[in-house]
Order: sequence, then C-alpha cells, then structure tokens
Amino acid sequence: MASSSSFLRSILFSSPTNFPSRSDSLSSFFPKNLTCSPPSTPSPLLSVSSIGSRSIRRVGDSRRKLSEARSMATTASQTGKEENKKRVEIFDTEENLAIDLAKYTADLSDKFCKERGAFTVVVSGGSLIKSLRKLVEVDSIDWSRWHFFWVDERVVPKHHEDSNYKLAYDNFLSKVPIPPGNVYAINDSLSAEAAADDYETCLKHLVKTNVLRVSNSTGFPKFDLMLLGMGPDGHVASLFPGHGLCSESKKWVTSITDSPKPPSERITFTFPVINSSAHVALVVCGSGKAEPVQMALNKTGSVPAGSVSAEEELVWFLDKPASSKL
Ligand SMILES: O=C(O)[C@H](O)[C@@H](O)[C@H](O)[C@H](O)COP(=O)(O)O
Repeated sequence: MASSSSFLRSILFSSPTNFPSRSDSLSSFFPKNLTCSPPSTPSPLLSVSSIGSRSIRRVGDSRRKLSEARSMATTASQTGKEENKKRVEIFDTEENLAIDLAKYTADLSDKFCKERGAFTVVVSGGSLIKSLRKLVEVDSIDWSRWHFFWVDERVVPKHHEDSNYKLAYDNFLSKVPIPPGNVYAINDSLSAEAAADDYETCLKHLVKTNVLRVSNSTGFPKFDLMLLGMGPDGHVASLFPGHGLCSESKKWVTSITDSPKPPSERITFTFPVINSSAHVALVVCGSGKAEPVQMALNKTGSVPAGSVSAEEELVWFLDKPASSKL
C-alpha cells in the first residue's frame, strides 16, 4: 500500500510537477527583517472513489453533521450578512480535517495566483501549524507566489522554542520553496511596541508595491487567506478575552505586554485586519475547546473567536470533539 504522502499526491492532486525539497539552513532561510524589501486546480480532495469505504462513510457523516451545524450557526443569530459568509465543517478525525484544509488552501492558492499573481497567507502559532502538514504534499501549488505572514508573534528570538516563526519554519516553511524574501517575520531585535510598528510599516510597504491588497470597505489590508487557531479561552491571534486590544480600531498591528498566555510580550494583528481578510479558516480541534466553539458559533457567550469574520468567507474547521457542544 502507498504511503499516505504518495497516496495523497497520486489520488488527490494530479499535477506531475515536483518541487525540490528545501535544503536551506535555518539561518539562510531567515527572512529579511521588516525594513523589508518585499519583493491547476487540484482534483477534488476526497476523491471518494479512490478512498476506502470507511473514509467515504466518514466524509458522509461529516457532511450530515455539517449541515446540522450550519443550520445551528445560522439560526443562532438570524442575521444575514456575516452568517451567510460563514461555514462550519466538522471532521471525524483531525487527519481528515488536515486533508480538507490542504485542499481548501491549495484551491485558494490556485485561484489567487491566477487572478493576481500572488497569494498572501497568514498563520497563527499553536496546533494549527501541525494541521498544515498535508499542505506540503500538494505538488500543484505555486509556492513562488506565496507571501507568508504571522497573525501574531511572541517577542522572542527566532530560534527560541516559543517563537511562532520557529514553529512554522520547522513544520512547514522548511518543507516548501516559498522564496525567503516572501516570508515576513518580525524583527526580533526590537521591543514589542517597536516590532509591532515595524511590522505595520512592512505591511504598508507591501500595499504600496501591490503585493497586499486593501479592503475597499474598511481601508485595512486584505489578506487572501488567514489560517487561525483558537485557544481554550476562545482567544484568536493574541486577542484575549476581556483585553482592551480586542477593541483596537485604528492600528493594523499592535503589541501586548501582559498576555495571559506566556510569553507575555507579543505582537498581534488587530480585529479590523483579521476581519478584512478575503478568507479566514478557523481551525479548532479537541474537546477542551468545545465550550468556546459553542460560545462563538451559537452566540451563547462572548469570546474573541466569536468576533472573527471575513469579507468573502469564514470557514470553521472542527474535529468532532471540538464540535461536541454544538
Ligand atoms: O502564538 C500564539 O499563542 C497563537 O498564535 C495563538 O493564537 C494560538 O493560535 C492559539 O493559542 C491556539 O493555540 P493552540 O491550538 O495550540 O491551542
């Protein structure tokens, strides 16, 4: 039987193109810091006829659950606009979630690379990064057009265990050929406040050079895709429940020095930036997050994740345990 990676490659994505595996050392792959000078649709994911019958049933089960969750999410607040742009996908296993997330991201990459010759992608830290493991197996992605950002970063050196850069580098960036100049890490030699200002300056430069779009309706930068995790307290990025930064309405990037989740010093995108994204995927797994998921989706409580929206589409990717209270 084929390994899961060749299995994915052969049945899910038909492009024969292979990209070279990355051999750059960590230090040579460090991006320019933020005085930056930035520089075929895959076949359907669960090509069900090619996958074992147990997986097909799981997908079917997931889809039924999905429609239930969709109607719950919709009836919870009868509003039109934001709710209509929201989808909830529930997967039997985190493995199936990771496969679908890869397909979702690859499709958007294809669309934006064709439409505008670039794909601006933002990631959080945390367990999300592990769920991107199937994405590195997609041969059809034009990585050269990717521009890679962090929605939040801990203010620590890039080689530090707490660094979101290091987490993404070790588990994702080191495995795909995104040009190093298109990877926008924070300047880790600055204070939190200065690093946030520096990152915002970088984003403004990328707007000027047309790498990054601006939302016509909000005037904030419009990333093509944000891939976000959610903490067990319902935080997203470094926007924590009850923290004043959740209502920041002017800055693009801001700093926090009293983060309840260590380390205390971080920079983070603000809600207006997150919510001006074209697409947002909120990826949440595990029963420990079932309650904030319920609070956010059924509007039974107030958690930062419940304030996330997107200009085109917000998709919640949940595994069964995370959806158990819906
Ligand atoms: O740097 C961080 O702390 C993150 O960017 C943060 O927003 C993370 O995504 C959530 O805390 C979820 O993390 P887990 O999935 O590991 O719970």
